[in-house]
Amino acid sequence: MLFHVKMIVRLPPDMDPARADKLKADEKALAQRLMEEGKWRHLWRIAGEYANFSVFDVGSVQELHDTLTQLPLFPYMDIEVKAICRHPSSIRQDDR
Ligand SMILES: O=C(O)CC1=CCC(=O)O1
Repeated sequence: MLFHVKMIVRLPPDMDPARADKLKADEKALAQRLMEEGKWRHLWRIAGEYANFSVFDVGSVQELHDTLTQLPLFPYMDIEVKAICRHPSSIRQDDR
């Protein structure tokens, strides 16, 4: 199942910089592991914002929920989810 996910990161301005750096490093490590596993298919920075558009490919809504809530930055993100599916006009063979 494919999901389009928008994540807006809202770290508190007074957060200890070392704590923020650790959260970002842990987020990156988990994101890259999920990408290697094929579960986090796309990760795009939204230009001019501390936010991203992502596409997740997971087995269920529950798996998506569990994945998102385990992200280190989850407590500091606003997240919007939309279910998506293949467009009949797409020429991308890996769209499913
Ligand atoms: O910077 C972001 O948009 C949040 C994030 C998601 C994966 C990652 O490494 O950072």
